[in-house]
Order: sequence, then structure tokens, then C-alpha cells
Amino acid sequence: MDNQTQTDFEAALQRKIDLKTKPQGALGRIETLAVQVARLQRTLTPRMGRAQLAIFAGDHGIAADGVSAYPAEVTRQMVLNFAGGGAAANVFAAVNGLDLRVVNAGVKGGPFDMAGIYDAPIGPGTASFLRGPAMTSDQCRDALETGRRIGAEGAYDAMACGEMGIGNTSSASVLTHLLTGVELDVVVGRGTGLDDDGLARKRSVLGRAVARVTGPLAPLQALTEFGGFEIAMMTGAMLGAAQARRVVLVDGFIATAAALLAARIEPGSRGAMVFCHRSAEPGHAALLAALQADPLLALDMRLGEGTGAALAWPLVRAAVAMLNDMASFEDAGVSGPA
Ligand SMILES: O=C(O)c1ccc[n+]([C@@H]2O[C@H](COP(=O)([O-])O)[C@@H](O)[C@H]2O)c1
Ligand SMILES: Cc1cc2nc[nH]c2cc1C
Repeated sequence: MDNQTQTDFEAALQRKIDLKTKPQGALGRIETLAVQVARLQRTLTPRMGRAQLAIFAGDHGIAADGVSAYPAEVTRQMVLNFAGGGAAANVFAAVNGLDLRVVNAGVKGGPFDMAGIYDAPIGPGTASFLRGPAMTSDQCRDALETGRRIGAEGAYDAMACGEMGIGNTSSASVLTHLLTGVELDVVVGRGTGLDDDGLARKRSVLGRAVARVTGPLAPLQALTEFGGFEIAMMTGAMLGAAQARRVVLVDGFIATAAALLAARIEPGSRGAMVFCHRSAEPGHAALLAALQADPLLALDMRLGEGTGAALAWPLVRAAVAMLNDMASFEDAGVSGPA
């Protein structure tokens, strides 16, 4: 769109919303959301039919260094739980009508080779980033490419990204520190529920890991050094979905680390992102600030799996339905402002 067409489009969009039977601005953030989707799809009559929730699962070498309240085998066990339909993500996706796709991005003990799990492993989990890079740059590139393909596949209007990976709040914390410049200790939290001693140990381990590198790292370097296969694949999926002009429903702390990476790699992808909930994990605030994002929901959740994204999906549908289906003052014979 050239500048004049863009200005005309914005004016027509705002006029359409302001002529609906409500006091001006009375639907608050639902109005902003409608504007965002209309801009993304470049139409005054956007469509928000189907959404996919893709859960990317991966194991982390750093988990063996004592940074999580749960053992690493939970990643694999939860992938089987997703395939069996028993996790929170399954329940919320079913209630709100999202299709679920479980992606093995690199789980120890894989491939699963079974119905309901899409095997696309980059490796059997990352290496511990305490001692060297989590992955090679080839692995990072492959994960991004696979993610891009997944993000653009199918006939979806929205892509919700979730993740599962014991140890991945460690990865996300280091990435947050490196990408935002906020002090490491401030962005490291309890993850799955570390006690005070566990949190102190996690801070110490991650401090030593960060000391391995010097100087500012480019986003792709940071991802290669300290990322996870599921984080890299999720980053790719967000880029692929944004490029296909799909809404990207961003979940909690780890998913938002992927979103910041995506926005740093391709700034144009930011416009597709809807930030769904504010996680209880402390580092999330730093990521949201860097993205100038204010999530739709704040439910004190810190689960991951895309659960916050699945819960926010009906709000996006409602915003688009408002734009398409709500009557104008003229249609409904309602008087405008006095
Ligand atoms: O999404 C979040 O905000 C979030 C916050 C804390 C933990 N998690 C989930 O918990 C796991 C990582 O926690 P941890 O303690 O093993 O690093 C991983 O499977 C995430 O999905 C997720
Ligand atoms: C049980 C369990 C479920 C999860 N879902 C996402 N992260 C998780 C971590 C644990 C420990």
C-alpha cells in the first residue's frame, strides 16, 4: 500500500469502528485488536476462522546442571500426555476450538513414531550451554527453517505457539538478559517451582554460563549459544506465520523470548503478534517491555504449552466479529452522540 492508500485505509477502518452501536472507544482493547487484524490482513472485513496451536517440545542439556524442579524425562512424558489428550493445552484447545499439533523439535529418547506427534527433531536435546554452545549454527538454521514451514502450513488464520521443555526457562532467562540488557538475576525465576536454594543455584549456573561469552551477541548467535531446539523452531514458526499474514498468538515467558528473537530477526513480524497473557515468571516483564507489549490476560499462570494463547483466542475472534457483524448506528436506528 502507498502512503495515501494506507492513510485512507486507516481512516476508513477507524470510521467503521466508530459507527458501531457503542460509545466511541467503549470496546477498548477489543477495538485495538480489531484494528491490528484488519491491518495485518489489509481488509476492512478480516477473517478469523481457524487457529492452530503448535506445541514445540525439546530437551535441554542445561537440565542436567540442576536448574529445574522437575527431571528432564518429564519433557518426553508430557509429549505423550499431549498425544493422549490429557494436558491443560489439550483441554483449553478443545474448549476454544483450536487444532492441536505436537511437534518433537528435539526430545531425548525420540523420535516417537506415533500418531499425534509430528517428529522433526534437530537432535536428541541441546548440549549444556554451561560448557559450550547449545547447538551448532546449522542446527539453529534447520530449526528456524522447519519452524517457518510449520508456521505457514495449513489453512489457518492464526497460529498459537506453545512449548514444552524441562530447563527451558534457563534458556529463556539467558536470552532475555542478552537481548534486553536487563540484569540476569532480575530475569531468572523459579520456573516449574524451584525453592530458594534451587533459585540461588540456577542464578549461579546461569551466571557462569553467560560469563562464557563476551560482548553483545546478535540474535542468531544468542539463539545458537543459549537457545533450545523448541525455542528456535517456535521462532521460525512465528516468522513463517507472520509472513503468511496470520495472527501469531504469543503465550508466556519462553514463547515471548522466541517472539523477541523473531521481531529482532524480522521487525515486520511484530505487527502479527498478539500477546496473550502475562506470565508469573519474572523475566516475562523485561521481554514484554522490549516488545512494547501489554498482554490481553493476566491470570497468574506459568505453565507454558500455549495455554495462555489458547485462552486468548476467543478474544481475537470476538474482535473480528465486532468489526464484521456489529450494527452501525444507521443500520440499527440508534441515535449517535448528542
Ligand atoms: O510459559 C511460561 O511462562 C512458563 C513459565 C515457567 C515454566 N514454564 C514451563 O515449565 C518448563 C520449564 O521450566 P523449568 O523450571 O524446567 O525451566 C517448560 O516446559 C515450560 O513450558 C512455562
Ligand atoms: C508436569 C509439567 C507439565 C508442564 N507443561 C509445561 N511445562 C511443564 C512442566 C511440568 C513439570
